Amino acid sequence: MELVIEQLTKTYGSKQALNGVSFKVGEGIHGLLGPNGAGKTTLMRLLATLLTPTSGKAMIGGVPLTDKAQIRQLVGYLPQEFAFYPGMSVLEAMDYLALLSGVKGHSERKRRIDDLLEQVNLTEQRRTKVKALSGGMKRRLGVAQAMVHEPKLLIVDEPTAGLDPEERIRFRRLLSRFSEGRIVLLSTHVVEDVESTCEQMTVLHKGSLRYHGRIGDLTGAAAGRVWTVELDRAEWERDRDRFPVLSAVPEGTGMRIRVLADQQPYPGAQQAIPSIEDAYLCLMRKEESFV
Ligand SMILES: Nc1ncnc2c1ncn2[C@@H]1O[C@H](COP(=O)(O)OP(=O)(O)OP(=O)(O)O)[C@@H](O)[C@H]1O
Repeated sequence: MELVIEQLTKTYGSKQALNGVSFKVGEGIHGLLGPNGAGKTTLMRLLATLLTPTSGKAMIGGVPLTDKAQIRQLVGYLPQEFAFYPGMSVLEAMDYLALLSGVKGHSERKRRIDDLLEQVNLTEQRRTKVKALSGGMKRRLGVAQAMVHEPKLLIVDEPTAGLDPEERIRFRRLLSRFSEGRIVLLSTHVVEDVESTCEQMTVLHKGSLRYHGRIGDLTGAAAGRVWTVELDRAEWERDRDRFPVLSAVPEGTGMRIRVLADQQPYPGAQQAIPSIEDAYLCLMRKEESFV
């Protein structure tokens, strides 16, 4: 199972939202990151056949995007804002959505829905009306509906938004289990989601591909550029804009800061092991390709 994207481009009028993006993804969970307006939603909507590319192509398991009927069987999509049928119960909504996704046979639908509701921890709420669910429960129902036709490519947009920490962990486990033999494309602003579930990631910036590869290679490329140092408050106030600041935490009477710099920025500053977040910020500051 492979997702192959070749020179995919999408323009809205004169706005180029995606600009000749090419990459390949194999089975497993793959992170999709990028600042606001990077083109992530456009890419996901293209793959879900909700938009048509201006040029370029993509294939999912060898099936081209132009074969919409077959692609819809292969793809499950959880958009950021998902409008359910508020007056239906959880069971009714799932059954209806499973039917729309082409899951035939009442007993087969029942088996899959019971299993999924158990996995997303909504069995107790199966008779609850969708409008009475909490935000986190709606997200969980959203992912259950995206999985119900057992898609080969599952696209999830900010799936952990609004989930509490325990739900987040549960959710990541669910995605990991589901990704066996499939591709999960996980778009998120939560770097921790990527860190704990993905081996590889793609970063978009202003419609172009900024990074595609292993997370370890990205953090490796930031090695030697992340420094920590303790400054007193006056120094910190004076120097705030001197180096790109990754974090600043009050410590005693001073500030412990983490900055990006090619050379030691202050006497006594120590090199730190870059986190994904550091590496991502480092990448965003580079104008050209990073690694
Ligand atoms: N229907 C549209 N018409 C015109 N411009 C659009 C349309 N949809 C998106 N855009 C523009 O295309 C660019 C990419 O938008 P997109 O929603 O794909 O980004 P994103 O990475 O998903 O951002 P976010 O993280 O904020 O959701 C942005 O500049 C956006 O303003």
